[in-house]
Amino acid sequence: MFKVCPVSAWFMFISMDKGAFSLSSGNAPYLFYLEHIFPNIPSFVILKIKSFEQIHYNKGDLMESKRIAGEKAVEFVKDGMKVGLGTGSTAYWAIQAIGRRVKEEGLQVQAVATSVQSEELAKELGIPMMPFADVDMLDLTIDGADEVDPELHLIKGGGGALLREKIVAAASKQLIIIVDESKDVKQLGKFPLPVEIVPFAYELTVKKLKKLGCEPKLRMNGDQLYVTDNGNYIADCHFDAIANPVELHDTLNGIPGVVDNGLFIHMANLVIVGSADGSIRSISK
Ligand SMILES: O=C[C@H](O)[C@H](O)[C@H](O)COP(=O)(O)O
Repeated sequence: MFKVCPVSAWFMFISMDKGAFSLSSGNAPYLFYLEHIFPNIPSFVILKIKSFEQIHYNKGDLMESKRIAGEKAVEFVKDGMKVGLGTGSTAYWAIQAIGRRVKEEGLQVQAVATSVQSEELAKELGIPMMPFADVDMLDLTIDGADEVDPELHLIKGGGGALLREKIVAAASKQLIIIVDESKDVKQLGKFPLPVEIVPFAYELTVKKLKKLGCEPKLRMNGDQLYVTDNGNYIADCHFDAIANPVELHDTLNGIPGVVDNGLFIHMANLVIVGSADGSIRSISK
């Protein structure tokens, strides 16, 4: 269906059925992934392409929307805070902005990260990191999402980090979600719901997922199964429309073999939506 053809480390074209999508030096978050999780590029890029296909946005506008949302959220970070760092191309901008404030303003924070990639980025930027053993409660976590509904329920896990993200979000007094406007939806489910499953008897677990009325697809990394930072697999479950996210969340987590799923229910306190025209909208409950 598509081919990934790296032309150089700084320039890349992906040919697809519906045309071409380019990754260039203007797309710093994607380059971050290129450099840091090279073996995982195909599955990550596939999900990104799907989201671009869904919404037909200009990629430059989309990246700008992510940047302004990420930078706005960082205004909530204050001296002395313990901060959770999210994962993905939107969280990238928030981490960059925190790093800048640490360097330029001497902002005093201690951070934990929701993925190996985000931790590496934070360390590169000089953000002080703390061990999880020292965490009781974080003041604030800033993270992206794949979909946000009017109740502020979320789908997360497009980048494979849903389990660590949920653990960190659940240990945070405040969860700020940063998205571009394409993620703001009336109903969850167009984005395939990522479900993290243990490798043992995964075929059986996938059959049980299918019985819930979805089309589960095991996430791939090239010709290998994609493996999360926690050593598990991900089944991307195509529901198309999720009528009752609260019930589905509990049903999924009741299946033996399911570690957790990408539905974040009643977790987000504030959603910051960046738009291509440069405007920012905040939604809170
Ligand atoms: O596992 C990844 C996370 O849940 C991301 O926060 C989510 O996929 C959104 O990613 P992005 O900001 O790159 O669209």
